Amino acid sequence: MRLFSLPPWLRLLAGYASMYRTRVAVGIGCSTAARVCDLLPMIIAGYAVNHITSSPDGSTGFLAYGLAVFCAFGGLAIFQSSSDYLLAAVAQCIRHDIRMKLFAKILAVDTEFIEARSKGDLLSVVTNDVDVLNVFFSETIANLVRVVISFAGTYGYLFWLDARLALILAFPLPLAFLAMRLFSRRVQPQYLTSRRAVGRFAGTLENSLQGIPVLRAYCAEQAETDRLKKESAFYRDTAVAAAKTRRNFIPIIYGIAGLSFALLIGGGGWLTQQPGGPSLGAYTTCVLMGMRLVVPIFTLTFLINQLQQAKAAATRVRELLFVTPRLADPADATDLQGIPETVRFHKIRFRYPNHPELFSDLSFTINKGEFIGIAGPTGAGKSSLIKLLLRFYGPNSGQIAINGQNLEELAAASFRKHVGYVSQHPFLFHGTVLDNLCLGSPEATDAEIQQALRQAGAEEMVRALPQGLHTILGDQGDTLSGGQKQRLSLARALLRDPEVLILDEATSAVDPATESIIHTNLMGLRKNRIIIAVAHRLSTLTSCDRILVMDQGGIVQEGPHRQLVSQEGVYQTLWQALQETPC
Ligand SMILES: Nc1ncnc2c1ncn2[C@@H]1O[C@H](COP(=O)(O)OP(=O)(O)OP(=O)(O)O)[C@@H](O)[C@H]1O
Repeated sequence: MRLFSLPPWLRLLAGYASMYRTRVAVGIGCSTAARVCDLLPMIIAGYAVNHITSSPDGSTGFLAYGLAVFCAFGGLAIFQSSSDYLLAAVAQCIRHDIRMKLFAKILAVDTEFIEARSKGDLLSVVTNDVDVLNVFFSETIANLVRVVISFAGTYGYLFWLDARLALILAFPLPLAFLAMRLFSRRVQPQYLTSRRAVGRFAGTLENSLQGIPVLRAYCAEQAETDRLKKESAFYRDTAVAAAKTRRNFIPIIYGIAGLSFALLIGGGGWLTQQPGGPSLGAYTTCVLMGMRLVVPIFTLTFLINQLQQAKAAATRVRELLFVTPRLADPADATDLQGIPETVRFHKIRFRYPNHPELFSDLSFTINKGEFIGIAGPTGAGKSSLIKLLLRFYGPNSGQIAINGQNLEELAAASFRKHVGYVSQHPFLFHGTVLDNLCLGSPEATDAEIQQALRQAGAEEMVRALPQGLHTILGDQGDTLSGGQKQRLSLARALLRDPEVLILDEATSAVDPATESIIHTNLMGLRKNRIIIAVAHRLSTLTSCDRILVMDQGGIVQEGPHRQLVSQEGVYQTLWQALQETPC
């Protein structure tokens, strides 16, 4: 089979199956043998009937027919179980492979894609859609073999046995193929909509579960239930619509099967009685095989159903697998030379997709040994600047350079491995405190862990936890307070002993006394590294070497706190507002 002539979704699945080609081939071979064994008893029955009608009374040899039928069943048992096992095992392997590939892809795609797409929908592709593909490999392939062998075997044998009877049985078949074509065309968009609806429902559900405390606080349970109900109902309706299409199709197929069988019983019976007509044995075999065709015909409806569902699921899997990350490392990416010593933003223009321009001319330089504060009103772009530096997004023009090397031409990991980052919304994974701390530093020693905790003002806090470092944190660290989460995130960043430490509102939820201790610790760490701290609470930036003040798409002021606070401008306004804010 030429792979490139297959439709894209099937080409994707064939590609995965080809990695297990031996097992798939043996599985299909066993399934084929099982179907042959399944047909054999009917053929043997025909011979037995002919034996009865053509032999004198008291003829022997029937034991051989019985034995042959028994052996056929034995073969059926062995081949069927082997094929089921092999195809199920391959299906599990492929499910695993596709899941891992999808997860790797999700990790590689642009932040823009992840931020725009519902997490529940992504989850649905990796779980539900991949499960549908598992069914394709474990059941659909076996069903396909069942149908092909049953039809080809039955008609092949019957044509050889008596072409007239075979023709009678085959007469209505073109109608069945026409009906199947119509069914496929109608049901495919319904299945695709239905798969997308599952994704949307999963997205809404995930969002609702995360927001349960907010829903409770705002007594919005009913409103959220209604929202979820709408998504669930949409999914239900699309699935029911597909089931309706299938319901309309099944009677047509059974009708055609019934017509086929009726013609055989009536027409074939008449023909058998005519001089020169088929033998009674041939008629018996034909009737038995005709009856057995009902099962494959039913399987065929089932099969088309499964194929259409697999197509819809594979289409969604493909859509995700084939997303091209714009910010992926270029093919000729180079590694950062040495450790980061200078960070330079030069004439950066940047806008989020479909949003107005955020930075029209962002330029600054930071050198090793500096503790830089970033201040500015809400929405000025402080966190966006950090996202550009981490290459979560790319500038529309201008250049970000590390040690003079263009960030976009670097292998991202060669820079990121020098970075410790605490985001505005610190994220902790389900697992122990230790697991979370060692995320970027699996080799860290006990002494290093304790030191990082001390620097982040988290030593006492961790000691007070029920199992200390081995305490399990709930999803997203929900069993900790906001300030505790921030301190653990800071300790995680410090444990990497990074040359570039980026803190985005990293201590905003920590009490002022602890925050002051943390800052003193950080000031002591700035020698030989670059520290960038974004903060609204300007009091935390007063000891910074320099503060970059952002507004209106760029840096509007720059200097140490003392200088800025004495100058008229954005910083002074922010500082005065802070002084006037009642504690
Ligand atoms: N992923 C995104 N897609 C589109 N717009 C975004 C995205 N992230 C931020 N923005 C917009 O970019 C602007 C700057 O956001 P950013 O978070 O960088 O500001 P900030 O200065 O850090 O604000 P704050 O002080 O409130 O944290 C805002 O108008 C925000 O709505």
